[in-house]
Amino acid sequence: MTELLTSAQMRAIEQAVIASGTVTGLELMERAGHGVVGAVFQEWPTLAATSHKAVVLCGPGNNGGDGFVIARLLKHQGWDVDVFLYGDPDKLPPDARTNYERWCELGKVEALTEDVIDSYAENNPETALAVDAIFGTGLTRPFFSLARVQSKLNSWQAGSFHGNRPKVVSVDIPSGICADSGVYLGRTGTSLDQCVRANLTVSFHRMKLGHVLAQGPIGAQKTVVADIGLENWSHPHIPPNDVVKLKTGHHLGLAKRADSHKFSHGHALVLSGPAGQTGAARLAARGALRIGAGVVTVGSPKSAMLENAMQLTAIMLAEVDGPQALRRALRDARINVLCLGPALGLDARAAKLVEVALGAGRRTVLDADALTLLSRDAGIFAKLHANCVLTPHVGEFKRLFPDIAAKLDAPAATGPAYSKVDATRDAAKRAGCTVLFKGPDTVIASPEGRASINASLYVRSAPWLATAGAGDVLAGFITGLMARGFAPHDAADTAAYLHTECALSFGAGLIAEDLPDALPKVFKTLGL
Ligand SMILES: NC(=O)C1=CN([C@@H]2O[C@H](COP(=O)(O)OP(=O)(O)OC[C@H]3O[C@@H](n4cnc5c(N)ncnc54)[C@H](O)[C@@H]3O)[C@@H](O)[C@H]2O)[C@@H](O)CC1
Ligand SMILES: Nc1ncnc2c1ncn2[C@@H]1O[C@H](COP(=O)(O)OP(=O)(O)O)[C@@H](O)[C@H]1O
Ligand SMILES: [K+]
Repeated sequence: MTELLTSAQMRAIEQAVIASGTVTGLELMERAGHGVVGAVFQEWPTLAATSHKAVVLCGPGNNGGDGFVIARLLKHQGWDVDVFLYGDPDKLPPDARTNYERWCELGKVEALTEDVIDSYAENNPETALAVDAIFGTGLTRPFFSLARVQSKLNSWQAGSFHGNRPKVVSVDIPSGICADSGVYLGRTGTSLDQCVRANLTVSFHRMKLGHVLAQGPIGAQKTVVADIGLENWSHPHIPPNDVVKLKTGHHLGLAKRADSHKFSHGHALVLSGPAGQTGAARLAARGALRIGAGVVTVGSPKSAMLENAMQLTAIMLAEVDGPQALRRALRDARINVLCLGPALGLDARAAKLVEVALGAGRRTVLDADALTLLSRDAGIFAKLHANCVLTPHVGEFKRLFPDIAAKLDAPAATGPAYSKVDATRDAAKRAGCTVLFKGPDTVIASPEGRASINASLYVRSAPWLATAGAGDVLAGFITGLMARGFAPHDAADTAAYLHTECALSFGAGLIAEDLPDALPKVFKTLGL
């Protein structure tokens, strides 16, 4: 796990460290500038080998201040550097102003206006590096006056000016992206093309939420984090649940004890749909078994018993034709987890099964059709309890929480914009259980506010997961981990992490059936 910070949290940490007298704001800015230059040279060693030409675009706050440091450091290395500033130098905050003045001893500063890039790109085809230091974590509203600068910078990078393609590095976050939500703060109806699209983004101390949510990763392309010496920070003023965690492969707690037996790892019951709709439940069941549940049973309607029997071996099969049969099955106290939804159906029988399952109070994963049933019946929704996990994709989320989804979809006029983390937290609070909101930026939240993200982004980009049945397997992974004793939130975020790892391990050509069977290799790489 690593932390993802909001702008306010980052500011609070910075201010606490400055107030402690350990370091000054000016020193932090200097380290930030060094961090960016170091990251650029590491990314493009040819730029480190000899001096080149750079243009640095500075904004009116401390992000611009970082830009002046970068300009100075490059100049000291023999680079030819041009600097533009958006705004009035007299209004720069103190540290940025100091670095502006330091730069002024080395070179001039021109005004950054809408049309600068056109003429600059025409006249300076040898430019190797463009530094976007216009706005960072302080962006609070859409900026219209520079919209053309951003889109022109993107065209330049794409080779529209005589084929010259400077590398674009964004300082902290691409200008235009809200650091708390990843939402592009643009004019209503404007496209993401107008946010700066960097080749490399260099953030400081920790990634911000905006680097992994919404459009943030599209603008950032690749994000690295520069250490600016805040490592031993303490933040007693930030409640732990307020800090969003990014799931990583460390300490997943997946090892099994040598002295355990199959029932030490739980018994999961996955309910199947009727004949002709049974594959999804089997995918979930296989996921649950592979991830380590001791016993997995598919509960099948009478009509589908033969169909299921023909395709199940290690997974057991029991007839669960309706609510009465489910009540009977649940007399077996060893069944510690239920999974309902994958192709369950939307009829009265399915609705009754969901109701009975929730009434049992056991750990329960609700996916697919079960989510649609919950959205149709407030009475069933009210039966959700803290041992449940809901796993909606965006369409299911809209059906379940239409007002929250509308708030998330509304064009953002001010920052910090309402984020997918805010939306998932609100949904979890309303449902009274853990919610896993799917996507490349999968957010997991629980009613008390705890939130984590599994990012299938950057080097973990896994677009082959967008395949039918992948969600059923994820539901099975969560089910299996809960059978093993993982608490709902831990099961959901660990499952989401492993789901992406399986997709990455298998690679292109992935279909849902491949996901459970990729687990052994993933476990091996995790040292199990
Ligand atoms: N917090 C930290 O620990 C550190 C921050 N540093 C840098 O400081 C940055 C944050 O600095 P600031 O808080 O000054 O914020 P920014 O530099 O991101 O921008 C804030 C300025 O832009 C103005 N502004 C915001 N939206 C605007 C709009 N739509 N149109 C016109 N003006 C707009 C604000 O009024 C303010 O003057 C970080 O992104 C990072 O680059 C670094 O120097 C290192 C340490
Ligand atoms: N572009 C993408 N990159 C990474 N993961 C994705 C992408 N698209 C979908 N996924 C993941 O794939 C799974 C698809 O689930 P879902 O939409 O429920 O599919 P199904 O219902 O067909 O099983 C989810 O875990 C989701 O987060
Ligand atoms: K920036």
